[in-house]
Amino acid sequence: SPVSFGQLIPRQDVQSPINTSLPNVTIFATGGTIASKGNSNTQTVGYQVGLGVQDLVEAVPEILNISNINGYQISNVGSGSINETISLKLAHMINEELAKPEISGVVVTHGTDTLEETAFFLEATVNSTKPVVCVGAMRPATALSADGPLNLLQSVTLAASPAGRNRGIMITLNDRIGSAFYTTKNNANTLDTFFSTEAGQLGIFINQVPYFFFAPVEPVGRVVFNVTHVQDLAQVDIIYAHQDMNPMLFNSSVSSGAKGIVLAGVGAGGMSSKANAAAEAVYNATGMPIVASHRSNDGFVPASDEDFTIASGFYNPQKARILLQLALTAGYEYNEIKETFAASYPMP
Ligand SMILES: NC(=O)C[C@H](N)C(=O)O
Repeated sequence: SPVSFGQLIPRQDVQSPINTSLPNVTIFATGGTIASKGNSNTQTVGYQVGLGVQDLVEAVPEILNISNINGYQISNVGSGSINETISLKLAHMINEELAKPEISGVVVTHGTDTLEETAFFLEATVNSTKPVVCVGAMRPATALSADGPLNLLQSVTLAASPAGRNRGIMITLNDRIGSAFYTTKNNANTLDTFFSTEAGQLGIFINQVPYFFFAPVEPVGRVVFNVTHVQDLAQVDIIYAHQDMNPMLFNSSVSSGAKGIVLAGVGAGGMSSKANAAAEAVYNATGMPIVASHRSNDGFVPASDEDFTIASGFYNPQKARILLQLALTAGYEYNEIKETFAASYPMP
């Protein structure tokens, strides 16, 4: 049964007697489909979150042949309900955990809907060369051919593996190893929903062994913020562009406390001329950063000298929002924010 949130589940409780010849991996569980139960083995929508970290580990006893496991239950929610309190707690606890010499790596179990946001948040706040692997599932634990158990086994394998070092935060699902910087959920329902943008996958699991296509690499422009003493983040809203969009959304966002705005723009960061005029008026009145990203699944928004917006470059709206929150919280000035975004696409 789930323990209270943030509580350590000691090794003996997850039936993992310490085997000193094995590496040590810590699992931080947050909820999601990987921790969900349906009413029957054919139910793959409308199921409920309800399994704790202990249940997840007990479902895959083979994990304990690979690694000693400690577990922390951080939350137990669908990932649409993950918030900055949870992601800051994860960042704080993961930094502390990875600083312990005996820990090889960590796994975060998470719903897939917003997994890329938490993974990117960790990419920008965890300072360690050790592997951090974020994993989810598309079918609940009770379903026929549930994908969670093998995904979990692979994620622990990777977190325990020296091959997983110096690769930033990784996302594993459906045999693939992706970089948190570039991986995005692409389909609301299918097992192969996570794939990386043009930047490509990092590697693949073959017979549960992680194989990397590249030597350790860092995404260009990666910034790591120190959030040790941060308890809350600056409010940044995302405004979704579409035909006939409401230009007043920019003003509403400001009056509800936003310190920055990300536009999920049409094409490469666009919006209607009326919305553009309203956004520019907000920028002129407040000086707040408005970052133009794209509503298309993949793409790039180039910088323009004439524009009042900051180009998101390769960051999609949800990742641009996290980067902007962190930059604002760290007290970055407008130009530093602009440079932080531009650092991901250095001009030749
Ligand atoms: N596949 C999933 O994990 C979806 C689930 N709704 C979530 O918590 O994000």
